[in-house]
Amino acid sequence: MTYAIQVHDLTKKYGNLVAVNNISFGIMQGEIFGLLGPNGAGKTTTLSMLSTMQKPSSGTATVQGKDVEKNEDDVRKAIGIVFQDQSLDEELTAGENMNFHGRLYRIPPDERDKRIDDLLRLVELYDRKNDIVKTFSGGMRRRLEIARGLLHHPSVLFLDEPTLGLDPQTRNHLWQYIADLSKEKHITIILTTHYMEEADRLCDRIAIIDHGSIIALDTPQNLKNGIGGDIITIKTPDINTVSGVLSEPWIHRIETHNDEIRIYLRNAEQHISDIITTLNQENITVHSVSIHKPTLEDVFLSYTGKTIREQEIDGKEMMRMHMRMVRH
Ligand SMILES: Nc1ncnc2c1ncn2[C@@H]1O[C@H](COP(=O)(O)OP(=O)(O)OP(=O)(O)O)[C@@H](O)[C@H]1O
Repeated sequence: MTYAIQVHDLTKKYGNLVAVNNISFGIMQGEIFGLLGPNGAGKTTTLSMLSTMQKPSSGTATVQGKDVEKNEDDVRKAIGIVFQDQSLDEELTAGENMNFHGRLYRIPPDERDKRIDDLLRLVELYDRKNDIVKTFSGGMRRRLEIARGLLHHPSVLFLDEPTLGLDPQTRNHLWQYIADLSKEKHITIILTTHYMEEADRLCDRIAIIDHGSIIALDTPQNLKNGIGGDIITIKTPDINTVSGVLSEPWIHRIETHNDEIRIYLRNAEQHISDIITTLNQENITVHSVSIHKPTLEDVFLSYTGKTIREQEIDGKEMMRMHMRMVRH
């Protein structure tokens, strides 16, 4: 297996703000690799450095063996980019948007026309080739951007929040395209997302990123296995007493989060009645109990003590405070 991307101690600072903090990882050829984290975690900044759009403050990165600072042109030829900001020309047709991009990359006209038709078929937009983009839905635009990003036959595709703002059905549809693409074209895909389900469904491996640092990196399954089994969540007013009375060896660990107790254990279904019995014997009031298999949200919570949503709200509050300080 060879690496498509290698990153060593990569850091990006904006003034005093460390947006990306000393991250290192490798992505294998053909992998779908996800950077998962809340808004403001540093995902877009990482992609921007890997795609040569921003210079790292320190550290190194290579794409297909080419250094992102020393061999910018080679890196740019090797990659396709679909970033968050929509960059299609609304007044042009789908075909014209593709054609314009093909000319930028100096793809000869015959070859260009063939590739455009093939890619529009791939993303099921061939019958809309001559329609102007203004008439397209959000999902169609995103598919067109992906097709355009593939026109110069990149070996690595960068997708920044590919399904942001799309409805769940369109999002699901797009996941299928991305998965098929990776299989059919054998390209390496690096995507950012803050949708847990997206990362789980699509990615071979995931780096969970928070406050600019990678806090966990593995396959979705290993990440979920690593947190200690199933999760029993109990709502109780006696939150501080519960961990003292539950000491059975099959309990992996107990955490509290907001007004809930979270018990991590294997085979939760077998043990839930024992737990309830113990709590009843100790006169602990139980308002509700639920069991679930671990998700990536649980992985994030277990590493950071917060859900992704809570982390985002905190980030926004910090930004508001920062703006207030700047204004005064
Ligand atoms: N050009 C810039 N100048 C100053 N600060 C920046 C700049 N770009 C990003 N940041 C800050 O760097 C941090 C990381 O931002 P980044 O956009 O990489 O996060 P993200 O995980 O991609 O989140 P989002 O999905 O919201 O873009 C944030 O605190 C952001 O405000």
